[in-house]
Amino acid sequence: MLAMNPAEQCPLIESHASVPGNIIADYSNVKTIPPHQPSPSDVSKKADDQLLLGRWYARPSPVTAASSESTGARGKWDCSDKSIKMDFPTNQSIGLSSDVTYSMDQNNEILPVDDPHVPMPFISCDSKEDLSQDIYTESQTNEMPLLMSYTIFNLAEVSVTSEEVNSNLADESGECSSDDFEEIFIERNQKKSKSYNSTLLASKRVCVQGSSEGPVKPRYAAKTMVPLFHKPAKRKLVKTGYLVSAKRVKKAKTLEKDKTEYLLPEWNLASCMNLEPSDNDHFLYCGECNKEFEGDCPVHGPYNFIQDKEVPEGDPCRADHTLPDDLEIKTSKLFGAGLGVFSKVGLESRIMFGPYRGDAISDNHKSGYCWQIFKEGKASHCVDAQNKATSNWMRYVNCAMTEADQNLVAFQYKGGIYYCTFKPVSPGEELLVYYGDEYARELGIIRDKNLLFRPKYVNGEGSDILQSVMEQQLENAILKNKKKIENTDEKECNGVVWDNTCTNSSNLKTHMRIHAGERLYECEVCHNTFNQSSMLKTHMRIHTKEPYKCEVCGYACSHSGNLKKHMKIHTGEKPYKCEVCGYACSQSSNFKKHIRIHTGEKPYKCEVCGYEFNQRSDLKTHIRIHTGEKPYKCELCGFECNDGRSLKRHMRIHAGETERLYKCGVCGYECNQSVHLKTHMRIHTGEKPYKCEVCGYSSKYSHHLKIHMRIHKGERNYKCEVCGFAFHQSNSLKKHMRIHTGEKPYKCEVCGYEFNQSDHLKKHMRIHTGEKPYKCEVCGYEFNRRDYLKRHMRRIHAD
Ligand SMILES: C[S@@+](CC[C@H](N)C(=O)[O-])C[C@H]1O[C@@H](n2cnc3c(N)ncnc32)[C@H](O)[C@@H]1O
Repeated sequence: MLAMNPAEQCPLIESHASVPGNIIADYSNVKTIPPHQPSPSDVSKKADDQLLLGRWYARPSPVTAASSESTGARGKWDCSDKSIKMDFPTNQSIGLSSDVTYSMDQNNEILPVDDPHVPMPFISCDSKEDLSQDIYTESQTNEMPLLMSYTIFNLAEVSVTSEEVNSNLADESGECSSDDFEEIFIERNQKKSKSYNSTLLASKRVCVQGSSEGPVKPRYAAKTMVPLFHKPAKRKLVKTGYLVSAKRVKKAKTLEKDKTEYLLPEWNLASCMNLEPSDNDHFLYCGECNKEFEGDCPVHGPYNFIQDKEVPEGDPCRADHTLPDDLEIKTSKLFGAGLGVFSKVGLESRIMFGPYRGDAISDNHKSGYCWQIFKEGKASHCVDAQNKATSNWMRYVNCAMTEADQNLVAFQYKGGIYYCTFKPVSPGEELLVYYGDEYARELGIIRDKNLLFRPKYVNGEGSDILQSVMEQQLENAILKNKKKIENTDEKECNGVVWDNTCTNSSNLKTHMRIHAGERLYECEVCHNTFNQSSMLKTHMRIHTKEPYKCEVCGYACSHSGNLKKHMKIHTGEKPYKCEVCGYACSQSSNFKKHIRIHTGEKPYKCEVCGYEFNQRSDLKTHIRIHTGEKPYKCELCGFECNDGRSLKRHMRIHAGETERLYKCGVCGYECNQSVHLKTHMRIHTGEKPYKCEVCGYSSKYSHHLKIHMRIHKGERNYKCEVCGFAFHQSNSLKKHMRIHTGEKPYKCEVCGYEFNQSDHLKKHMRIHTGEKPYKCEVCGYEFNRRDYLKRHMRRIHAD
């Protein structure tokens, strides 16, 4: 699966071949992972490691190779009917004699592997057929704009890119309708092709609309006690004690040459990552409350959504290149897990990533990268991120050893899988999500009694460490066998793997349970088992939900870090200070958002009209302009709007005149917000603070300038479906449509003349009022229309 087939290699990699294998190279802000090009000794070491892995961690689980490459990845196996043997010495780097191998029986006893009476775990080398033919690739994944509705479902044609979190997002209208736009409106046909872009894209989108109703169950990974994908095969117990499948031998041989960037163990080919099926995934799951909400969590507020990096279409290394800046992909700390994702910086709780991208497939092909998607409580399809060209960086996130160890919680939202931090993540920490019991069992994380133990972490990547890890485990296991742990006064277990120093025999006893794979502490709620009571205790927080309570206001949460953060509200502590404007706040996430005001950074872009925002919530509200969604309704007068703030402001109207606190001293205009009065005053002062640096156009309003800038960018995202004419703004399109519909809603009350635009009526009224606001500064002649003045200037005064 992770074999690096030359065709798949990223072009960037070759030009930076000097960058060492696993190190993230910075290619102008794009993190990429150069291919691992193992040296012969490297390969040998890895193979040695792999052999040991096979010996000590192979499990009686359905181990099938995902693809021929993957078999090749482990490709130094020479499987034969007689034995599994390596192409290179196994005893050099590892320090174990290759002919003295050990296994553990179901009671964790160490016995020589070649003892025919020992029930051995097996390594199956069976290659699955070419998976790629089963996988339906949607090449447009990257193009798919937001707001897609999954209608569907010919799974074969659907790429799961439901960015519906985004698409349900929120604000800032960017609309205007003033005279300022006369000129804008006139401009046409320029860069027309560009302006059609988004429209064309939109029509290409696959609609994936979640439509189910009702709350969903908590999104913990599902507990399935029985591995579903055990695949019995014709197996033989070979000389060394391994069970192998004869029919795999051929494929393994043919693929020997394939190089792989990482040697993932055979358990790579596991079940789907699997959540608790949900009836309705329109609710947003809050990992801190362990509850779901329609919209943002009322206690913890919105998620901080980190978008994938944009990647040009057709990038074969799309998955790597979508990695956000603060994360990196490198060798996992988890034993044998290959690559993983690490945070370079401290991450707060409530950071949301997603959706998990990949190809929609109708069935789990056991690629090791599949998430099961549910629809109305039933398994619907899988998102398979095996293909790096169609997936995103989330494919690299490994499985936490226990549910309690995860720092990301996975949940399904509107047809997509999202990962969210639900507790702070330290710089350098690996991001881990729990894949579900079924998968965890296949990975050997949840151990059945007859499985061998496996270490939790390896403090490094080299095989030297691996060697000592292995030796250490071997020693420990022998120790367990030979000595009675109750009586032992052994104090230390080297710490390479377990980092555990035992100071008394009871600690050692507890510690030894880890090696023995005993999991004595069972959670009564979810039946997850742990080998230490402290781990169970930590785990229980997931179920007890909110053990940390604020004594001042009663706020409760499940992580001490969040309570600490919360307490700053009461203490007034605002450690984050902006050096530019003096703004101070108590949370770094808010500070980060604030700083964007000064840096001009606008990471949230509307894929429909290109409008950019510095806050996710603003994009969320904005998107509703395109969808027409107005979820906020005034119960008194029926007024509807697309964001909560507007409704709140609107409600002040009903609260009575007293609410209209701000009054214009010039014209008596009243409003309920000082900022509106300030803006209004520009009508009287003529102040136009927003200036276009390209053409000098200036405006009283910032959003007018924003819309104006579309002229320079050539953005005409609003297209008339009747005549193809495209506009910079939706209002212009709305007005234009009246040409086709014949609608003329503006009527002159003096002469009955009707107009399709209010501006036209306004101009017309000057005929009746005699108003002539446009005066020639040369001869004093007055006009009731600006274009008449312009014409006059051209004809009479032009020199
Ligand atoms: C979604 S991929 C994760 C990325 C993968 N590590 C890689 O290098 O591409 C899932 C695969 O990673 C490996 N993996 C993930 N979590 C693991 C763990 N806790 N222990 C061992 N292997 C793990 C398994 O091979 C699994 O099939």
